Amino acid sequence: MDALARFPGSYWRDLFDSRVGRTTWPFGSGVWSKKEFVLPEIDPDHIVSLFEGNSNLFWAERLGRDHLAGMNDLWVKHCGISHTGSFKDLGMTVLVSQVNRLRRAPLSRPIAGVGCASTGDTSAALSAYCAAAGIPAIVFLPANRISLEQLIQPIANGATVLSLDTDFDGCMRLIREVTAELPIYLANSLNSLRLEGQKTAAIEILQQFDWEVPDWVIVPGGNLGNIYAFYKGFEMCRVLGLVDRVPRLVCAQAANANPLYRYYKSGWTEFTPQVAEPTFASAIQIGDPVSVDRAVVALKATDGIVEEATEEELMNAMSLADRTGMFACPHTGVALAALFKLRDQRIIGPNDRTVVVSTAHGLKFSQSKIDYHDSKIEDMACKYANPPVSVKADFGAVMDVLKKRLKGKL
Ligand SMILES: Cc1ncc(COP(=O)(O)O)c(C=O)c1O
Ligand SMILES: N[C@@H](CCOP(=O)(O)O)C(=O)O
Repeated sequence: MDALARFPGSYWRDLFDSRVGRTTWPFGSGVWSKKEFVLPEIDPDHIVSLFEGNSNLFWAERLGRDHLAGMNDLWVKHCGISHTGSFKDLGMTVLVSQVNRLRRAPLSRPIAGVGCASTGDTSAALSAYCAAAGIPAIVFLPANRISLEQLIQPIANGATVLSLDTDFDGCMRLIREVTAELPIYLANSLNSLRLEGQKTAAIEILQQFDWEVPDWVIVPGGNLGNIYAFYKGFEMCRVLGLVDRVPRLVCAQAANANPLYRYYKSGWTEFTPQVAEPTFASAIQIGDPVSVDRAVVALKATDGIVEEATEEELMNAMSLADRTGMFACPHTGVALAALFKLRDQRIIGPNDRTVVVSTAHGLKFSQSKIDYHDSKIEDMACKYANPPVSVKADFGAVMDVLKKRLKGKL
């Protein structure tokens, strides 16, 4: 930070702005365009990048105006529209680049491979970046708890995939034991290299707003590295003079996997790990998050809030967002449901500039949407279900359906 502070904030803003949209290696990546803030000393030849980052900041105009009592400054940061379909690419490019550097001459460290425990997205990102670099990847997955789309990603990328009869927290315990014994480098967000990459999403948001600071940023939380990464990105920009304040952060959890929410509600007096229950937001079914202490730092420093969402709330929020042109994942649904609650309580005002972080691509979680639109979910009204209509291939039958649907509009 001392070395970076030798230059004024305006220098960094201009430098980062000058790199947007370029293909000059490695600055075309949203992460490596901030190389000096991320991993300054790495040689560009050692970087393993798939030109991650630079994700769309989407003005959710209709969702805000029509469904959130006239909110006029609501944005969704689409971190899931990325190479492997989640924000994990942002951190994985940094971690795998550093491993690549360590394995190559002159350092030539005997790292046999890189391993992680995963609820599906970390494993997909790790496998893709390792495959691009020719480094073995080993992933520990909780059997039958991740989506098919997520499962096929490391399989296709040639990783060693262990499907374990336990939950994510069990996989996490095992990978920590294994990496303590074998020369396998741990790729979960315990490793701060991951967070260095993930924090660039926060810097990118500031940049996309021409270095104006939003009032609120809402992030779905599981293992809790990402909420801290956002704080770190914003805080670094404040300390180095790129901006003059940081936004208030909201961490949103599924009610079925809410250890941070409970901790927050206890006034930060008692943290109790839990056995997380199944949730449609399966990538955040985590009961013993490794970065809980970091999350508390982030939330306390930003006057932050923790909210939770039931299964019905998160699925309805996701489906309503889809009705306004998105194709959100259930984790984004958790963040959106938190926004609905904070807006109802008037904690977030109609003119507050608010960013909801969308963490994965909806196509990774299509089964949850199929179940919802089939109204197949027990104890859920699925109020925005929109099932296809089966019609005989006959002009009259088709006309009857359309007239009924468009009644009063024809
Ligand atoms: C899609 C998705 N959203 C949100 C999260 C939560 O991020 P974190 O574990 O950093 O809290 C994860 C992973 O846990 C994820 O895969
Ligand atoms: N959602 C994550 C859980 C592990 O989180 P990490 O950030 O610590 O790797 C996943 O996709 O595996």
